[in-house]
Amino acid sequence: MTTSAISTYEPLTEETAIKLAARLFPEGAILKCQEIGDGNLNYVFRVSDSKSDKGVIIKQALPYAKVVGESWPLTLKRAAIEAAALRKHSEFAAVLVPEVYGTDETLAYTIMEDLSHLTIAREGLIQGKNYPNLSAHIGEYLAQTLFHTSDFALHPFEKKRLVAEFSNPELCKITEDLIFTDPFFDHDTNNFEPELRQVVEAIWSNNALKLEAAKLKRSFVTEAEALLHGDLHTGSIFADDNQTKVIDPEFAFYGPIGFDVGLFIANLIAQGITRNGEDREAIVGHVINTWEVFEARFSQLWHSDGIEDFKDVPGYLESVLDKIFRDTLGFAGCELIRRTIGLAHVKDLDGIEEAERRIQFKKQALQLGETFIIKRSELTSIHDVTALLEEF
Ligand SMILES: Nc1ncnc2c1ncn2[C@@H]1O[C@H](COP(=O)(O)OP(=O)(O)O)[C@@H](O)[C@H]1O
Ligand SMILES: CSC[C@H]1O[C@H](OP(=O)(O)O)[C@H](O)[C@@H]1O
Repeated sequence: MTTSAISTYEPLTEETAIKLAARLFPEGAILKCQEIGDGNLNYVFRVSDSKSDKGVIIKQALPYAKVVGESWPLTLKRAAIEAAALRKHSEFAAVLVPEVYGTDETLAYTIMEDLSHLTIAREGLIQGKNYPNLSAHIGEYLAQTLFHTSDFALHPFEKKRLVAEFSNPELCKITEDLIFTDPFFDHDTNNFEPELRQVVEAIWSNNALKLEAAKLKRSFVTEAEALLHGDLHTGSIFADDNQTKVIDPEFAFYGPIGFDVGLFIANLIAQGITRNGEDREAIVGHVINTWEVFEARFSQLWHSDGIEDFKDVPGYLESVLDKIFRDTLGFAGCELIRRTIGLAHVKDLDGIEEAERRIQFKKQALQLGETFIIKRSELTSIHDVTALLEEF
């Protein structure tokens, strides 16, 4: 549903955001508004009733990337892609995504459920929270959204219609550059401490690693397997001990299934590296459980909802899962490397104040990333993967 009659784009202000949201509140409510966006790209306004504190969120795209400014123009179409992806994914995992109340393509905004009672998972994890249901919920989200939007579940006409609807070239180009290309070359978008220069230069001159990164980039660019979230890191997830909600699918497009799984696992690992003992075990458990829940639910959906003629051919499901597993490791490796030396870092590592520990953790992230990429065909189970983390 389009919610506004304004015919040209303009950035919202706290006042105009209140006007847009007013119809969602009881008449006479006294509304207040705050811009709360802390991401790299967009405005996020929270409009709330001063008395009850009940709110709604209005997320608006800017015609450029907020983190860089007007010198980096960026399509407004990403707002419509994000709203459409939230709606499509909610068909299969409604309790795991925010409800969308309205969108406007011209003003490039989405009005959605306010999740302020939850915490961004990355922030909570950094504070030491473990979110016991996080991996079960994300494993379920991954299996439901990825299976149901794939050729295994959709008529080929509908699948190809969705591939066209979710064509997202500008946002994909950001990923192609920032995850798959720039960190493997001496590119000016990279950003790392001088203490890492030696290991970074070793990455730039490691042709075996670069060959594998090139293959992974090619998979990302060419394999339209399912409708991905496209940027599933722990900063795109709200959680508490019981609930989990996935936000921010503006990078959604048809790509390889392992990309979403790999990004989530890499961001768990970036947190796990910073922990010891039982605290680390909680993260190791989440990595294992994410894969196991994903694999079990995907397999169950294959049998119950699959439409593929070859689905009962012995070994086919296993070969599909094996390919997703190897892709997951490769994409997780690229994400670990880019979150350490590329343009967009993670607070889990950057926030470590003691320089020596921070550099040590970053070296571990780079080492794990390289190993995941290079050894992705040798690692046979998710336990082999977490054993590498436990070696540190
Ligand atoms: N539905 C929501 N409810 C409450 N807060 C939200 C919601 N969506 C986004 N936010 C807040 O805005 C921040 C940025 O949102 P996000 O969608 O990640 O923006 P960006 O695309 O710019 O990264 C989140 O970290 C969160 O604090
Ligand atoms: C200049 S975009 C960098 C980076 O930002 C996006 O993340 P988010 O929107 O969650 O802040 C995405 O990961 C991009 O790679």
